[in-house]
Amino acid sequence: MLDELLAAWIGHQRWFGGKGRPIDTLSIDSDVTIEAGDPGLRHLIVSVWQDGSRERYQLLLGMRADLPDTLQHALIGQCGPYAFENGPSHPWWHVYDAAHDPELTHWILESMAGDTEQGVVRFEHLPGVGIDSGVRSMVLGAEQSNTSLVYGDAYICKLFRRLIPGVNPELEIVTALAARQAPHIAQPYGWMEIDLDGTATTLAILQEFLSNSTDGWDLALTSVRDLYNSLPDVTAAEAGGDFAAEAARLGGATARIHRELATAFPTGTVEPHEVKRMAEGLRRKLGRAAAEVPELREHVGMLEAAYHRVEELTAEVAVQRVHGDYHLGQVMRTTTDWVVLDFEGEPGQPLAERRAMSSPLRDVAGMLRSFDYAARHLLAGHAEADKLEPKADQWAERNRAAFLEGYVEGGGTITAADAALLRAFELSKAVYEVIYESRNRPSWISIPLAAFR
Ligand SMILES: Nc1ncnc2c1ncn2[C@@H]1O[C@H](COP(=O)(O)OP(=O)(O)O)[C@@H](O)[C@H]1O
Ligand SMILES: O=P(O)(O)O[C@H]1O[C@H](CO)[C@@H](O[C@H]2O[C@H](CO)[C@@H](O)[C@H](O)[C@H]2O)[C@H](O)[C@H]1O
Repeated sequence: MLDELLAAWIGHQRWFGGKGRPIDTLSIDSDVTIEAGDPGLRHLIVSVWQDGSRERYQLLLGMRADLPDTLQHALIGQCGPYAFENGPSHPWWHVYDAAHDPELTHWILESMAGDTEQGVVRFEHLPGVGIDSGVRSMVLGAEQSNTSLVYGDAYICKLFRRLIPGVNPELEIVTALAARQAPHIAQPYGWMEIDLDGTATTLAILQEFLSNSTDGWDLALTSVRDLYNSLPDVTAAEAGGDFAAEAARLGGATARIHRELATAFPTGTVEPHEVKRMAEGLRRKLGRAAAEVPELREHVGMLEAAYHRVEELTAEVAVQRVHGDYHLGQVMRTTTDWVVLDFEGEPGQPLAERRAMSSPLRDVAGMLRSFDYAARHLLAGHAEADKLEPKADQWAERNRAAFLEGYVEGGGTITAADAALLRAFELSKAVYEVIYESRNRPSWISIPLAAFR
């Protein structure tokens, strides 16, 4: 049975949110044939039930009577008999993850180019944009919470795997910023959507692929490695691969993005008496996190104290749409400048929270944490970790300061009164990261935990 095959496979996928917990049942909510052939392409929405709660996922299934060696790694299993309506029928089919089959993924481009409706799935493109469906795709290696298909060096199509009813904030934000011709974004071209619970829900976004570019995480690590490999008395400023000028430029780009978001979407202020509620929100998250991850418990007192300082603030806090999950892996250095990706907010948070106005300092805090991550992640398991730790601290300090300077020079606002808020946001981000790492990369958990020291 297809549902049983999928239930056995889905739990092992990188993008599956419920890893480590048994799946009670998997049911197929919709099953649309996009291409009736051999190979054939089906689009499925499935509901996965775990501990009484339900999550929905999007799957693209390829169907072939014979599976070539090049697609064996994508095999889900064999099922049959199955007959496509007006298409081939075989007693046995190989069912596999069609994201890996360029003979099938071109249907996504073709359907977007034609603004086609396939059953309940709608494909759209932005007015005035031409889509060339002749380019072959491959799955991007860095598959994380979603699956990205790169078509030649022209497009990247991000398939959202876990679905939350509503327009994805990434699509909402990049289309609004592109309409303003804002810099520092990847141009959007098209999208896929479906109605879930009566709400139009984004399934995928097609964007410009930034070829000849590197993400900020890789660039930062090159710089950190360079410093680690330098002579003991060489400082972060003196090392050949110094990153500070790039960190400052990134700060400037961040300020510009915040300005564009404040112009394209509503803005507001949180009055001092309401700031208490912000602190309560941080506390609630801490409570949930400490219940899940025991290593956090010894830091709760210090964290509570930092959140309490936010409650004592007497100035109002400016709020607007923000990125929401800002880190070095979300920014790409092209040949000309930094481009910001993935305005989706923190995966796992409710959509309303991800779309809510917040202080732009949350993004600043996210990137500051990322400099800490880059400085420390090579230390885990390193034979000379103790000797290198001062260098890691120095690298983080230098690049955090450069980023903040660039942000302020670029027009971003950080006042002395913001210090308590920025610190609370940074600590709260580290709490989120402790959970993220304990669920996804347990060997990395020491990185965010180090922030509390
Ligand atoms: N428009 C793009 N051009 C080039 N590479 C991209 C683009 N969008 C994403 N990437 C690459 O994909 C990686 C993951 O993208 P991201 O949008 O952050 O997905 P996820 O939400 O799954 O982490 C990025 O770090 C980057 O390397
Ligand atoms: O990129 P995503 O939207 O999937 O974000 C999630 O995964 C990120 C890891 O890939 C995680 O980021 C954390 O690790 C990064 C290094 O890999 C580091 O640069 C970030 O500062 C750190 O938060 C992110 O938190 C999570 O939401």
